[in-house]
Amino acid sequence: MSDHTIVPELQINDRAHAESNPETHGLESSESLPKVIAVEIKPKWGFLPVSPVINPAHSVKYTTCRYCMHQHWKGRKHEHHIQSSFCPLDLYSKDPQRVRTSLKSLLRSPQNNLKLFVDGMPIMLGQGQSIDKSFSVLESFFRRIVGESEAPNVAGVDHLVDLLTTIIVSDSLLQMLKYHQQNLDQYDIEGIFPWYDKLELDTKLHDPSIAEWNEIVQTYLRRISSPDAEMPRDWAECSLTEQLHYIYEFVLSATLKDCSVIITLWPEAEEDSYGRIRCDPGEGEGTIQLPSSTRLLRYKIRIVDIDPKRLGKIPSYFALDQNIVRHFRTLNVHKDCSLQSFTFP
Ligand SMILES: O=P(O)(O)O[C@@H]1[C@@H](OP(=O)(O)O)[C@H](OP(=O)(O)O)[C@H](O)[C@H](OP(=O)(O)O)[C@H]1OP(=O)(O)O
Ligand SMILES: Nc1ncnc2c1ncn2[C@@H]1O[C@H](COP(=O)(O)OP(=O)(O)OP(=O)(O)O)[C@@H](O)[C@H]1O
Repeated sequence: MSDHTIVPELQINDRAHAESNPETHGLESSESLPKVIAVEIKPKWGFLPVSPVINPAHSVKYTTCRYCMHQHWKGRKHEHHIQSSFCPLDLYSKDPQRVRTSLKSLLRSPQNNLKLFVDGMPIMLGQGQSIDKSFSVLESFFRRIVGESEAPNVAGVDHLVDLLTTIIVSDSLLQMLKYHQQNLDQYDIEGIFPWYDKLELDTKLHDPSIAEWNEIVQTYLRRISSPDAEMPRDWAECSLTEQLHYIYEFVLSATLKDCSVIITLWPEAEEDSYGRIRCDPGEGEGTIQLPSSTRLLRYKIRIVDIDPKRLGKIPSYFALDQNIVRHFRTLNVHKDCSLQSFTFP
């Protein structure tokens, strides 16, 4: 798999161009400024469950999302945990204001949900601090794009938030991720665990091969393309074969709830200097304009870390789920994640 935090063609072409134009693109000038910014986001669960199997005592799961409740459980487990105000439902909302709010929350408390790479190198981000307006590496990146004369009049971090918001709202990747996370998890762990618990030990211990996963995915795709796909089969009426299939679907959903998305940004090149990468954008790629500038950037958005989860994790998923929700109930906190989170100035 290629490294999505860099743009190999850009590195090669840019170097070749710099060497042939030392007076304007020499190592002492633009070559030293960052060329490629990549932001990796682990967006986690993008939906609220609708499963009727959920214990009525846990009905808070219908309004407060897993991530927001989990933050409180992490706070209880880890003394130094700094609670994040990031809500994945804002990120997945397609509403620019909510997406922007979620990105600012991520930048404030990146935890393991946001990583920044500059020319393929990870940048250390502080936790729980206000967004650093003089985030110099971002300033340098945007200076490279607009040049000194058109130096950005807002902080680099604001440019980044604006660009990421536009990309996330217009691209379908996060919507697809949320759609499949939710459709693969129709019954919630509260419905899946009792089925899993009754399986023969051999079945519990058997993790499907890639070919078997492929079959499971095909069955799932047939299911969601059928006319009655909207209505999940009544939990109590599922046959053993169906139960096993839904357990596998749940495990696939777990992978999608834990994967990451990398958004890579680099300057749109002049025809003569970067001709090789000046092609029609494919799916998950495009060109985007920097606000208040005529300069264009290229971007790509890719999914990473989609290795299958083990079936044997289901009991720990159930235990964690119960801990999270029980702890959250004791706090008497009310948060409706279908609504906009607190907005930062
Ligand atoms: O259960 P979660 O939501 O806490 O997710 C785990 C992640 O914790 P997070 O809450 O994102 O900090 C956890 O992330 P960290 O290792 O804590 O960075 C792992 O990604 C874990 O997957 P695996 O066991 O490495 O395959 C993840 O486990 P899975 O649930 O995806 O199996
Ligand atoms: N194609 C890629 N391009 C750039 N970085 C990547 C790519 N794939 C993975 N990474 C980086 O490696 C990290 C770990 O991804 P990987 O798929 O190796 O997960 P893993 O080995 O299961 O580790 P983890 O326990 O974090 O899930 C990602 O969070 C990302 O930072």
